Amino acid sequence: MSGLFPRERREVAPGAVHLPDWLDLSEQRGLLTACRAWARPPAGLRTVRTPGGGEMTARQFGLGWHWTPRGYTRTAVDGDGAPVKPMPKELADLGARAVADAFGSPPGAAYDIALVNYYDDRARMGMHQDRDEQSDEPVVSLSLGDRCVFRFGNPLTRTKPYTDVDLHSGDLFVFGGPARLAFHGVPRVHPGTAPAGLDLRGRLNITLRVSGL
Ligand SMILES: O=C(O)CCC(=O)C(=O)O
Ligand SMILES: [Fe+2]
Repeated sequence: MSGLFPRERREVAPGAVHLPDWLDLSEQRGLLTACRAWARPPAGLRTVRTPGGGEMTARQFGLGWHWTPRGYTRTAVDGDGAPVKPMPKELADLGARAVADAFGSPPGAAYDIALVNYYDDRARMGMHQDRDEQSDEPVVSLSLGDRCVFRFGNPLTRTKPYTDVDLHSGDLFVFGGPARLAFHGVPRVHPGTAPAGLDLRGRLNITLRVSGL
């Protein structure tokens, strides 16, 4: 599983930092168990329909706020209509700790959104910007389970230049400052590559954000 060399912290673009193995296995297991509970109804994991009539292949749920392609709401307007579950304090704290570790100083506001994406073997996420928040605090991204290719681009176009980063279970990726509105996506998940000690088929991604709402 481990390569010959440790994977090292890397600034992928100004304001975008990859911190490999940020969560140890027991933290990953704790988060996975919590995600399984949060993903249950009401306002649980659902398939997101896009305005063009398609469906996103990664399935999703929110905590704190519910996201749809039309913006944030407090209820699962495109799901069962139930109120979204509150933002757990442990995730708000994790967001603040991630920013402090990535940039050396804590964020200026509290993390109040968690969007959790579940990718099966065929799921992908196209290049997009995270721009429905009214705050420029960094986006914090945590990965659990299967490895993936995370494509991190630039704020101007959804095409090159971009950098493909291998995200493993436990990795942290934070993007803020000049990278806050960079296009990014997940072109590929590598099935069956989750750590043996984590009981997960597929990949979970947790992004923590400040709504400014
Ligand atoms: O799954 C990922 O690593 C990225 C998720 C993402 O970009 C998003 O939820 O906006
Ligand atoms: Fe995103």
